[in-house]
Amino acid sequence: MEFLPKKDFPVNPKDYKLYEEVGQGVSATVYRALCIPLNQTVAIKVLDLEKCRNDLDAIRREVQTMILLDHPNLLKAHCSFTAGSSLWIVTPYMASGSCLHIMKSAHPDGFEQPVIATLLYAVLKALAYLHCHGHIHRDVKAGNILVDTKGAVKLADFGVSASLFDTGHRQHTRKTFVGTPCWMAPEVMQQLHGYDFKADIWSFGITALELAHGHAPFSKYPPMKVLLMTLQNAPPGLDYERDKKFSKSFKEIVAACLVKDPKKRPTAEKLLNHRFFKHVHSKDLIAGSILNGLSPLGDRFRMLKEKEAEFFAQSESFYGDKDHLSQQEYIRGISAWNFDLDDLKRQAAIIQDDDGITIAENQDWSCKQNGGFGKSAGLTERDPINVHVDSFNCSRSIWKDSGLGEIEEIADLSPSVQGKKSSYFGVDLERIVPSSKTDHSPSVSGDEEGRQFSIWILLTEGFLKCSDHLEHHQKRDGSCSSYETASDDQGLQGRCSSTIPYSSPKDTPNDFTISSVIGTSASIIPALHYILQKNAMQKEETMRLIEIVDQITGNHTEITEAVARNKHLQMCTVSARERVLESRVISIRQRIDKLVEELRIQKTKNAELERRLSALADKK
Ligand SMILES: Nc1ncnc2c1ncn2[C@@H]1O[C@H](COP(=O)(O)OP(=O)(O)OP(=O)(O)O)[C@@H](O)[C@H]1O
Repeated sequence: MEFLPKKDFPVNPKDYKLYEEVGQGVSATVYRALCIPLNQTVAIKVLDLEKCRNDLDAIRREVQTMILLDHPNLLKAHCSFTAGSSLWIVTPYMASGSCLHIMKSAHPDGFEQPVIATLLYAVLKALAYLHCHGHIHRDVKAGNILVDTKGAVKLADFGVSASLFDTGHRQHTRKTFVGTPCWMAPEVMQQLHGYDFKADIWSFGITALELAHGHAPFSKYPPMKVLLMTLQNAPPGLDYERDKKFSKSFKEIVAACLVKDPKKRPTAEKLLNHRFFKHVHSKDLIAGSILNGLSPLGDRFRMLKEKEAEFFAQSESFYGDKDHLSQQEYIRGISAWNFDLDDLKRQAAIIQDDDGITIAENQDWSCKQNGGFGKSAGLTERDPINVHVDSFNCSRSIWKDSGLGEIEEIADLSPSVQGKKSSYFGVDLERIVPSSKTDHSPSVSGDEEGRQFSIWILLTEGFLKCSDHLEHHQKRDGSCSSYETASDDQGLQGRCSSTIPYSSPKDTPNDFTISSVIGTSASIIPALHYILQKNAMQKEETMRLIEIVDQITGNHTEITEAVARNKHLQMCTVSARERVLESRVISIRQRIDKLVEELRIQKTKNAELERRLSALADKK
């Protein structure tokens, strides 16, 4: 895993001398170091590959990206190489550390606006560059904005942690997803349709608030609460009263970024032209203000670590053993906090809805604002998304039948592919028009472990609920075919058929495949006949079984009464049929009798005629 450096940075650990620790992530520790042959101070991020053992290729790709991307506001990697079971990534040393560390050490209530504007402008330029090269940072936050002693600003950690831990130990189950909750965009939490670079714009807005207040909104709440608040509440923002010291343009830009609908957030490129950045200062402002009087990074880091250790020791009894590690990571602002949905469900069960969300940041002020981005920024778009804790019960998709032919997807928490449309087992659900006029039960539901679902498919003249027993073509690989939907955008003309992975037999009452054709009603008549037939047979069988059980147990239950009633009905039906047949038999008999009589008369006539003929012959 070695990448040749542009300059002559050696790729041998022996050529570096590690000094003190200056930062820590979940799987990485960052050291100040000396590159001996070049006599240059560098930072070395040491990643424990055993902790992120799953996808070395992804790490390799990300490091390569880190080396190839080249922008003054992005922390570039000089080179990388393995040392034992660790990966070393050599980067420029940013001696003042991260904005988070600077705030924690000397600016607990955040920075002044000119400093914030200067920092944010640098971050935005880095984001515009990343986005234009097809990258999403996914972890924009003050902890990843690094500053050197001259006030130069660089965005760090782009992509590496996200991809490392997407496949690494922190995402070890399907019910886990990663990210830093306070900075995470709602669409990343929901994972309905995947997410794109606009997720970075949300995180950028949260980072702006973090730099303004010294902490991210909701940071004092546990992760579960942060998720719920982000999804349910109006987006956070700067408050008119509390944030008087900040300009209108600052409030505007934050509001523009923190719009729940990602499509309505401006691009990084567009944000660069916002009037908030009209008076951006040079890096000297940073050097001459926030960096003044700061002790060396290593010392600050050590002190912060000690403080944190003290705090965690005190809080251990409060959080308990199991939650302790996650809570530590969370409080330290480390990325990729592990969201275990089972834990979340448990937490959700005890969280009251009204437990004191008093944050002024939640207030919707945007409608009072004008100028800046105007309509295109969607400043009045503040409707909270009503996603409930129940959504977590289902790790993929939960659907609700809103009646009248509409199904709304509520939440999908599965790890999803970026940019993908909502789909279920490879079937594009958006192409199905599900509905039921008589049944308002959930029409489509899913569960990773045991998927039971039924799909209502719109047919030409009504709705057919396709359930089990329709053409079952289970394949050897456990998938079933075929599900046909009208498709005009899948690169195929006309119909397109997709394969649905077979559901877990332990949860499905019957083997089943959904096979339906959206087309003429004639094409479903055989299927309807089949269902009818099968239904009648099952009914008979069930009644027979109930009778047997009834005989064995001697019980006379309501069911058996119903069976008896049913039997009586059946007998009535039978005798009615018999009567019809009987009458037919009688009428046939009568007709036979009549014919027999006619035959007898004819025979008599015939005999008479024969007798006369023979008499005549005798006379001759
Ligand atoms: N080049 C550098 N110069 C100085 N300090 C650095 C440098 N790189 C990282 N750090 C410090 O180390 C900390 C952790 O580094 P980094 O964010 O790269 O690790 P990580 O494991 O990805 O962490 P996280 O989980 O928070 O994203 C940073 O917050 C920063 O304070």
